[in-house]
Amino acid sequence: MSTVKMSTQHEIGLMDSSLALGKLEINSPGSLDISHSVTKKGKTVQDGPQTHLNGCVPLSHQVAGHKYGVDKVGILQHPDGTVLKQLQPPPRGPREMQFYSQVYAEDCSDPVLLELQQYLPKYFGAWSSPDTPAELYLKLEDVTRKFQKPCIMDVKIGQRSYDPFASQEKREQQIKKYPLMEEMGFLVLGMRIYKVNSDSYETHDQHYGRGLVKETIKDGLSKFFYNGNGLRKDAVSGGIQKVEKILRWFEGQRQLHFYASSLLFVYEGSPQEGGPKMAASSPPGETPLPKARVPNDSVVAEFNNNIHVTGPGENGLRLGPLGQSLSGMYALHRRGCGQGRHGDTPDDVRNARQDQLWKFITQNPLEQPNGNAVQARREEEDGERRGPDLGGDAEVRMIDFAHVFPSQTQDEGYIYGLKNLLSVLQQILSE
Ligand SMILES: Nc1ncnc2c1ncn2[C@@H]1O[C@H](COP(=O)(O)OP(=O)(O)OP(=O)(O)O)[C@@H](O)[C@H]1O
Ligand SMILES: O=P(O)(O)O[C@@H]1[C@H](O)[C@H](O)[C@@H](OP(=O)(O)O)[C@H](OP(=O)(O)O)[C@H]1O
Repeated sequence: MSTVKMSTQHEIGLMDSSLALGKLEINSPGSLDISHSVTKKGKTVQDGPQTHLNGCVPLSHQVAGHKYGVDKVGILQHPDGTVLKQLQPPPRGPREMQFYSQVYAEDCSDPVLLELQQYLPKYFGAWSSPDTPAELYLKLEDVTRKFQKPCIMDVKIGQRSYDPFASQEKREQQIKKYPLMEEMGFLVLGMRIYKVNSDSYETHDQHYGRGLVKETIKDGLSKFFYNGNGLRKDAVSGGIQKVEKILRWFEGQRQLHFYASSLLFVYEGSPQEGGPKMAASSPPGETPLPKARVPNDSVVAEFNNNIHVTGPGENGLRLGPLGQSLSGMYALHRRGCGQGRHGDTPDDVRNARQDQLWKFITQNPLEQPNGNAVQARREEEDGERRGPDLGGDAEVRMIDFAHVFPSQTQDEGYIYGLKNLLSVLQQILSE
C-alpha cells in the first residue's frame, strides 16, 4: 500500500506560475529511493524500498539508454510531464547541456540552429532538485506526450558510435557491440510497440537490434510498425517524411558532427481516433493533465502509463540556458577531456581537467532563472516554424547529444546512416 507524504519545498528562482507542485515523498514497496541508492561496480543498487524523487519517477516508457535503478544516471519524468535527463559525468553531460543551451539560446540567430530546434525535443533549461542541487538534469519535452498509446523506437545513427576523441578502448568497445555500424549506418537500440489485439506493449532491447544484419534488417525494423493486426503504413510513411526533413537539414549544414546520437520514432498505437490527446507542444505546466482526485487530496495525473502524484509548491530548481558558446566548451574539452572516460591521460590530470570543465558549466551565471516566458513565446513561434505537419501523427526527433562536435564539413557518417535508414523504410512501405 502506498503512502504519500507532503513536505514544504524550498524554491529558488521564479516559480512555474501555472504549476503549483510540491515535494512529495512517495513510500511504496519496490519503488526507488535515489538518495539512498548506492553504487556497486558502476551500477546503482537500491538499498531499501524508500522513494524520494520529489514527485519525479523513472521514465516508464524509456526504450534505451542509461536507466534509473540500473545505471548511475538515468531519465526521469517530472510531474509536469517533461522528461528530466540527468547529466552524465563530464565531459558528456556538460557537453550535451551546452549543445541544448546553444541551440535554444535566447539570442540565437543562426538559421541552421534555429531550424534544428524543430527536430529536437524542446529544451526548458537545466533543472535540479533542492535536495540534491548539485545533481543537474536537462528538462526536455517528452516527445511521446501527445500520444495515448505511444509506440517508440530509438535508432542510433551514424557510421561510428564513438567520437574522434575516443580512446582505443572505447572504440573497440563500441565496434564490438555492433561491428556492422559502419556498413549499416544505424542501429536499433530499443523499441516498444502497442499491440491492439492484446492491449499490451511488446518491447525489444538493444540486443534485438544488434542481432540485425543486412539480410534481416528490413523485417527487423518493420516489427516496429506491426500492431498485431497489420502493418501501419501510415506510420512508416509519416516517419519517412520526418527523416527526409532531417536529412535535408544535414545536407545543408557544415558546422556540427553528431556521434552516438539517436532518432526517436513515435507513432500513435491507439486504434481509437479522436480520443482525448494532450497538446504536443504545450509548455510544462500550461496544459492541464487529465486529473483524478485521490483520497489524500493530491492529484494523480496519468499519461503514457506513468502515474504522477503532485501537490502544492514547485518541486525543483529550474536553471536557464547558459549563454556560453560551444567553442569555449570545446576548447576546454580539447584541453581537458579529450580522452573521455577510457582515455590514457593519467587519472589525476584528467580528473583535474574535468573538474575545470565542470566548474565552467556549473559556475557560469544563470541568465534566465526561469525560461517560462521565453518558452511560451517559443511555443507560439514553433507552430509557425514547423510549418504544415506532413508526417501525420508520426514523430521523429533527434536525441542524445553527448558527442556533438563543431566541424567544417558535412556529417557524412550521419548522412550515410539516414539514407540507408530511409532506403529500408521505403522497402517496408513498398511491401
Ligand atoms: N525527450 C524525450 N522524450 C521522450 N523520451 C525520451 C526523451 N529523451 C530520451 N527519451 C527516452 O530515453 C531513452 C534514452 O535517451 P538518451 O539516448 O538521451 O539517453 P542516454 O542515457 O544518453 O543513452 P545512451 O546510453 O545510449 O547514451 C530514449 O531511448 C527514450 O526512450
Ligand atoms: O548500449 P550499452 O551496451 O549500454 O552501451 C552503451 C551505449 O553504447 C552508449 O551509447 C554509450 O555511451 P556513449 O554513447 O555516451 O559513449 C555507453 O558508454 P559508457 O559505457 O562509456 O557509458 C555504452 O555503455
